[in-house]
Amino acid sequence: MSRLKLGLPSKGRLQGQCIAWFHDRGIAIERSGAEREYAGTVSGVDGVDLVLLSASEIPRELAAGRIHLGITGQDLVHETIPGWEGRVSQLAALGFGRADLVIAVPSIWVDVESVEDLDAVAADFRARHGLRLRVATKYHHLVRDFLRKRGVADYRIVDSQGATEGTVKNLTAELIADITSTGETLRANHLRVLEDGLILASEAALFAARAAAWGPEERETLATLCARMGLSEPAL
Ligand SMILES: Nc1ncnc2c1ncn2[C@@H]1O[C@H](COP(=O)(O)OP(=O)(O)OP(=O)(O)O)[C@@H](O)[C@H]1O
Ligand SMILES: O=P(O)(O)OC[C@H]1O[C@H](OP(=O)(O)OP(=O)(O)O)[C@H](O)[C@@H]1O
Repeated sequence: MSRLKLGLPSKGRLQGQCIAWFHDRGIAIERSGAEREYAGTVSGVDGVDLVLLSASEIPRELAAGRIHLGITGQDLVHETIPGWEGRVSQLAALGFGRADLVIAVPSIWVDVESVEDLDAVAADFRARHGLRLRVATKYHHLVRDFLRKRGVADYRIVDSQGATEGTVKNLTAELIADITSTGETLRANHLRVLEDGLILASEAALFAARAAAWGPEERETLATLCARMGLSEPAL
C-alpha cells in the first residue's frame, strides 16, 4: 500500500505542540528508537509514515513533493517557496508557534518611527557614508517584498541565520528583520519595532503538497485524516 508521508519538526517547541495537536484529535505520534533518533510512528490512523525534519526544511520538502503533508511556520513557507500558494495548500492554521516577523531599528533612532522614515534615513546614510543601509535577516524574500511595496529601495540585505539582533551592536548591520514573540530579545539588544514594521504575523500551519504523489491510497488516507481533524479536504 502506498503511504502518506507526514513531515513534522524533528525537535524543539514546535514538535511538542504538533504532537499535542494530533493527540487531541485521536492521533498518536510517538518517537521511537533512542531519544535522539529521528524516527517515529503514527497510530490511530492507517497508512501514514512520519518524517522528522528541521522546521526550516519542511517547506522545501513540501515544494518538492517529497512529503504529502507537513507542519511548520507560515513564515518559513512564505519565505522559502516562491509562489507558495500554487505549490502548497494550507489546510489549517494551528494556533501555536505564533511569532511576528518585524523590522526593528536601534532604539536611539528617535526620529525613525515608520517604514516611510526609513527612506529618509537611507538617503542620509548614503549621502554621509556613500553606502546603503544594511538590513540583517534570514527572511530575504519577505523583507524585499515588504520594502519594495513601501517604496524603500536604498538598502541591502545582509544574511543572518541566527543571533540577528546582535548584528547592530556588532556593526554588521544598521537594522534587522526577524521573528519576535515576547519582544525580550529585541529589548535586550536595544532595538525597537517600527510602528508599521509588521511584515507577517506567523503561526504553525498544516500544509499539503500539490506536487506529492497523490495516488488513490494517499487520497483515501488524506480524507480519513481530514475527517478526524475536522478539516475540509483540499483541492490538490
Ligand atoms: N520565539 C520564537 N523564536 C523563533 N521561532 C519561533 C518563535 N516562536 C515561534 N517560532 C516559529 O518556529 C519556527 C522555527 O522553529 P525552529 O526554531 O524549531 O526552526 P529552525 O530554526 O529551522 O530549527 P532548526 O534549528 O532545527 O533548523 C518558525 O516558523 C518560527 O516562526
Ligand atoms: O521575542 P522573543 O521571545 O525574545 O523571541 C525572539 C527570538 O527567538 C528566536 O531565536 P531562537 O532562540 O529561536 O534562535 P535563532 O537566533 O537561531 O533564531 C528569534 O530568532 C529571536 O531571536
